[in-house]
Amino acid sequence: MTSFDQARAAHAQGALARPALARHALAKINLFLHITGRRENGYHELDSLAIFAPAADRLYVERTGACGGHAILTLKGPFGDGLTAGEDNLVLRAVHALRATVADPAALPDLALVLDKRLPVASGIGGGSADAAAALRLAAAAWGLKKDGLAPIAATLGADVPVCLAQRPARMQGIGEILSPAPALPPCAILLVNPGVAVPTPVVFKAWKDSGAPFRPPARLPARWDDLDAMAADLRETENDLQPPAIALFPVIETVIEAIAAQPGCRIARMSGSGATCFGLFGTEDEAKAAARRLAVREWWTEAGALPDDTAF
Ligand SMILES: C[C@](O)(CO)[C@H](O)COP(=O)(O)OP(=O)(O)OC[C@H]1O[C@@H](n2ccc(N)nc2=O)[C@H](O)[C@@H]1O
Ligand SMILES: Nc1ncnc2c1ncn2[C@@H]1O[C@H](COP(=O)(O)OP(=O)(O)OP(=O)(O)O)[C@@H](O)[C@H]1O
Repeated sequence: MTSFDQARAAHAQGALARPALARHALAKINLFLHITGRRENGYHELDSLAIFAPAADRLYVERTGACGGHAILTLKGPFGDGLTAGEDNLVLRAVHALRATVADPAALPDLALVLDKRLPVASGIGGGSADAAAALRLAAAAWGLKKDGLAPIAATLGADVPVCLAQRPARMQGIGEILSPAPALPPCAILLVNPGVAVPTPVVFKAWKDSGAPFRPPARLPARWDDLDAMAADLRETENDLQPPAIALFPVIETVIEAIAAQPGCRIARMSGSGATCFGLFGTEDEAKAAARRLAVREWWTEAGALPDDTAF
């Protein structure tokens, strides 16, 4: 038997995954984040505009195996060392949560998954949440399950997982689970910079609470922005409420924001989520990429590119 025949036989037995069994987990960026209230369970109510940047982890099925509906995970990529591939990894938690909704899980094929971890961990761009959402989409495809059952599972995995499941620009409210369409975005490019400090989300929310800052009203947004200057002007009327407490804990974040803001063509620079990743918005991909090259010399993690337009989702 030739190796081609062996591969074909293995495919026929389901022992090799089709190459299409892969999903991208895009970085989530909070263009603003207002804390509007607090629930009895300690979670904060938010008003935020989330978009997805052209930087992503990649999750794929390396092979399928005997039936049982179990999954194993292997990590690779520049940030794979910062995580463990055990049961606490959000990828496996998501697959288990999906399996638990299936009437006959023993009939599902086992999945050997690989996570190519390219987004920094605990960095305010929802990498773990995006991985969990990608795992739900990927396992549903591998197991032939409908996608419409995934949203309720996503909400049990973390506040950012619902928006990452949709993976398109969205207004986030409630604790993150109430999603509505974002204003239509103008063509523009984004630069992401992370100075290499891991920032735990609960610590920043707690620091915000301890600071005694008041709740803020929701933002007023138009239905669309025709150009980046209009969008940047409106965003300047908003804040990331988690930015001051994050800077108080990790002053390097302010240095990053100042460095991004000083780049030619930058219209607005701000922190995303609970930090430490900061973003800058630019008119062109060339400007954003030139800024990324200049800032990478500090050994900061940088990514830049055009924002995916609506047709990309
Ligand atoms: C800061 C954001 O990234 C903005 O998109 C999210 O609100 C955080 O999303 P996430 O990391 O998926 O959050 P979770 O894993 O659900 O929660 C982590 C911790 O953050 C705090 N948390 C999170 C979300 C929220 N609306 N209020 C909170 O107070 C809680 O202390 C919680 O224990
Ligand atoms: N696949 C995963 N990728 C990243 N983090 C994971 C993963 N699985 C579990 N975690 C844990 O989740 C925590 C949050 O990591 P993540 O990278 O999602 O943070 P974040 O970017 O700050 O998220 P957010 O913006 O949603 O607050 C970390 O403590 C990490 O150990």
